[in-house]
Amino acid sequence: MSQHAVEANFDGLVGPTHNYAGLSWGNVASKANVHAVSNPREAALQGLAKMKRLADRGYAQGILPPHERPHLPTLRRLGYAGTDTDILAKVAREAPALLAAVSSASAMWTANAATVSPSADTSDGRVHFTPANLSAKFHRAIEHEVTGRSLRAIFADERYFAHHPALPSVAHFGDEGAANHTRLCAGYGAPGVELFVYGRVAFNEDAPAPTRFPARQTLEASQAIARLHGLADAHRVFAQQNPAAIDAGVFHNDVIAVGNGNTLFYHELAFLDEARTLADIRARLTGTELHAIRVDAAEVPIEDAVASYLFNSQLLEAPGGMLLAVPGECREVASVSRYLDRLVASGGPIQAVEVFDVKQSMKNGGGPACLRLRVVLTDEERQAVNPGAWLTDALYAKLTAWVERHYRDRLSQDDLADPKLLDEVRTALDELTGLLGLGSIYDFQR
Ligand SMILES: NCCC[C@H](NC(=O)CCC(=O)O)C(=O)O
Repeated sequence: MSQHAVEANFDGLVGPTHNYAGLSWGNVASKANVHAVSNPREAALQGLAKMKRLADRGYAQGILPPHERPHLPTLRRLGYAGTDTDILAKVAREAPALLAAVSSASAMWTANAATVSPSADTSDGRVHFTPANLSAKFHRAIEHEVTGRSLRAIFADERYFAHHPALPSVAHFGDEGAANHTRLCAGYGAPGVELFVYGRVAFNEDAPAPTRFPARQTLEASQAIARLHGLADAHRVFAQQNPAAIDAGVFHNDVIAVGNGNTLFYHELAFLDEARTLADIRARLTGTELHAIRVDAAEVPIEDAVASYLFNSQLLEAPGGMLLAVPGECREVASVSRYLDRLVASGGPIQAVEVFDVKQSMKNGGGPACLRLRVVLTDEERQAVNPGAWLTDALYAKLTAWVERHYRDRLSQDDLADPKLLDEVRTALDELTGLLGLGSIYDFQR
């Protein structure tokens, strides 16, 4: 028996400290734009415009809030003491890299917020959430606690929603959430196959692994999530990401593959064992046939896939076929632009391509797909979601005005030490939790 369900997208609202600090070794864009001056206001408005366009098309669109940054509680835990102003001045002087890390607006990339398993797949029939520990990068490893609070505030009803704490925050259980997790199914309410893609095997030093850049996700982490979420073998597949792709800058699987419904769109270098990955999915997928759309390196070289973020698109179910929501950069890379024209003309499941401008986020290595967390919800579960988190026309208007009121239009690394910035952030976020009906989720509110 399958119930009617939809795929909702919960986008991260870009925070007021969005900046380019070059924090992510292995993420080409983050390193390329180190110390560029950012525009947090534009970043947030670009994100909101994407959400609005999709909401207007009838997609269920939700919001996850930004985090409090700079995060003074982390600095205090690391031994800095005194007033907030004293601490900011001292860290800026002694350890500017640490100040940048605790100031990142990286919680905006909600594909890394958590792994979510829909109720049709789990043993207890509830939707399961596990915030990602993001242990590979210090600036991201401090996200999961507040992410967990936000998720609990939005998906509060325990009859429908189950929340787990993040996995142990060590390299062995490095977990990057939904960016390495794809669900394939005949229909959203039907049982699906959850594809977990990992970069290395922590407890086997002989297993293949990248040599240049870090593999952020381990097999052991993916297996733990599948256990916690109560996914039987029929609902899960584990596949290793091609180490060569990671070494080419593909730090998450969602930089080289995207799937939805019965369609998997991926680059030939995505998986270490492509044939086995597809066979494992096909053996479990029921009620439909898998459409595997493979992009060859001869058509789109992996460097072009990374530069354009072709695969970091949102693949969305649309009337009469699927829609690929791509970042603007896809039209700036010739091989990719030509490929997209051929794709739409091919008569396959992807019928339309639409361009979204998320350049501020792209310069840190986050495309349309990074900016959203997918949550499949039955009609009943959807009713149980905290209504404040849905992007309505009224909320869109309030949030754009809120951004325009509180956000700066330029932020350099030096600005991060400005005590006024911290005040601005807290004032804005305090107002935001009211707008979204979230209660007190931030440390400064507790
Ligand atoms: N899913 C997209 C994540 C992008 C993110 N970038 C960053 O954190 C860069 C931040 C900076 O360099 O300022 C990351 O690499 O995890």
